[in-house]
Amino acid sequence: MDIVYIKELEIRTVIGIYDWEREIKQTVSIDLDMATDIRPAAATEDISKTLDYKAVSKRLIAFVEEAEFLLIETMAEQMAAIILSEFPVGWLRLRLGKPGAVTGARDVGVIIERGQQPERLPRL
Ligand SMILES: Nc1nc2c(c(=O)[nH]1)N=C([C@H](O)[C@@H](O)CO)CN2
Repeated sequence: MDIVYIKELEIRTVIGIYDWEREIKQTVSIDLDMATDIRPAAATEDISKTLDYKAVSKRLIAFVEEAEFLLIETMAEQMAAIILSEFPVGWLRLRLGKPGAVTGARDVGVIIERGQQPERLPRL
């Protein structure tokens, strides 16, 4: 299985359950591991034959900047659904953090895995 990844993508958005959180924008931080086959692109150096991490990042930025979720769970689930339905990704692991949300903790958040992980074939 090959992975295309995005690390510590930071986006400002309205997120949170408390009244004061509905009035401001906070930063969420995203790590994403996406299973895809990189071999066709490696053989041809053709960006159209792989998963374009810039295109994924731009799509997530556009979605999250406009969103106003209460829970990070909902945001994570919807981001995963977008990636799996709009990009050539069969499986993903998504970490969605809300740094600074808890005093004393550098970061808090959720990690989800969605989709079908490709089978690892035994080496002969
Ligand atoms: N599992 C979660 N716990 C909490 C969330 C959340 O989205 N998922 N949100 C909050 C508050 O919005 C908090 O971030 C404010 O500091 C609390 N717990």
